[in-house]
Amino acid sequence: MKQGRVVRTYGGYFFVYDFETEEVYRCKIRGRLKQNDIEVIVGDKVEFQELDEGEGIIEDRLERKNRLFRPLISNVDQVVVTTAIREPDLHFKLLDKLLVLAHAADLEVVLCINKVDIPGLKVTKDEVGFYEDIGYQVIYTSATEGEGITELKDALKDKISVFAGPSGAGKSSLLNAIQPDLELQTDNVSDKIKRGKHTTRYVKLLELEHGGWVADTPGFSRLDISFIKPRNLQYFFAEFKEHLDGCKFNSCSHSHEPQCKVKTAVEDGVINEQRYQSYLQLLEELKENAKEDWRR
Ligand SMILES: Nc1nc2c(ncn2[C@@H]2O[C@H](COP(=O)(O)OP(=O)(O)OP(=O)(O)O)[C@@H](O)[C@H]2O)c(=O)[nH]1
Ligand SMILES: [Zn+2]
Repeated sequence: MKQGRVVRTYGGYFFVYDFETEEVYRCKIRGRLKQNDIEVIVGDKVEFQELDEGEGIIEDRLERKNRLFRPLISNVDQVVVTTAIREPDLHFKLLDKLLVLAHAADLEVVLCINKVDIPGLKVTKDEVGFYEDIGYQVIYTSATEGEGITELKDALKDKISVFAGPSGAGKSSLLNAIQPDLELQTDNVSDKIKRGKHTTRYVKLLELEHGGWVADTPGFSRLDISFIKPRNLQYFFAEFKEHLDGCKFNSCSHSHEPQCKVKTAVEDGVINEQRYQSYLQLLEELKENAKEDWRR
């Protein structure tokens, strides 16, 4: 039996990339899978049989590592959280929220700070350097000037990546800088015509010529964190981890409680004040949500 990965779905067909031959087969799916509620989506590894030339049938879905909802895709390795340093101005609260979403989905993160070329503006890497101190890989890029593109390519190599970040940050431009024919490779004309008629747009995995795949649809577009329990938020701020044990109260939320190790670390400058403020703000947001749920 052949093994491959679903790279796009269209009109009831699953397009499966054969790991061995590196060819894409247009596949149907066994009714048995549907009957057993075994969902097959883009990103899934599957077992399939070749029928005719270029056609096949999916017999089984292999084990999944994870599943995102927006876009609907599985087995994603990492999120490239992309934000411009200027135009639009770097919005730290939004950035921290994206990082929380990435961690909640158990994904690795690459932080891409784009538009470092913008003239007349002092680009201070110091402004964002503390993310490197936390342990994030930070790549400084200019999609227009080509800066950092090799480093970004290396970070994408042999992985399945999703880009995420505010509108206008340069996600499409970066993909274009990495590989100019990326969209064209898999877009075909009939797709485009159909797309005009239907509003739903399905995610596709685009193949990188140096190895790896990237989703053509950005992740976390809704920025909805309401599914996170307030008490779990602390675990999605990576640099808090080593300070979570010693608080006076076991249930410490690291906001108003006395003798809190997280707050001490902030006072000592070990945890960045701005990151801590992001935490407090997101915590409030989650608590408000919880209250509203209660009232409903
Ligand atoms: N100066 C400069 N401009 C850039 C750079 N990258 C992108 N831009 C410009 O920023 C604008 C937005 O870029 P896009 O690539 O469309 O941004 P996006 O993140 O895909 O935006 P959405 O599709 O709305 O999510 C475009 O006018 C780009 O030409 C860069 O590195 N430097
Ligand atoms: Zn505490």
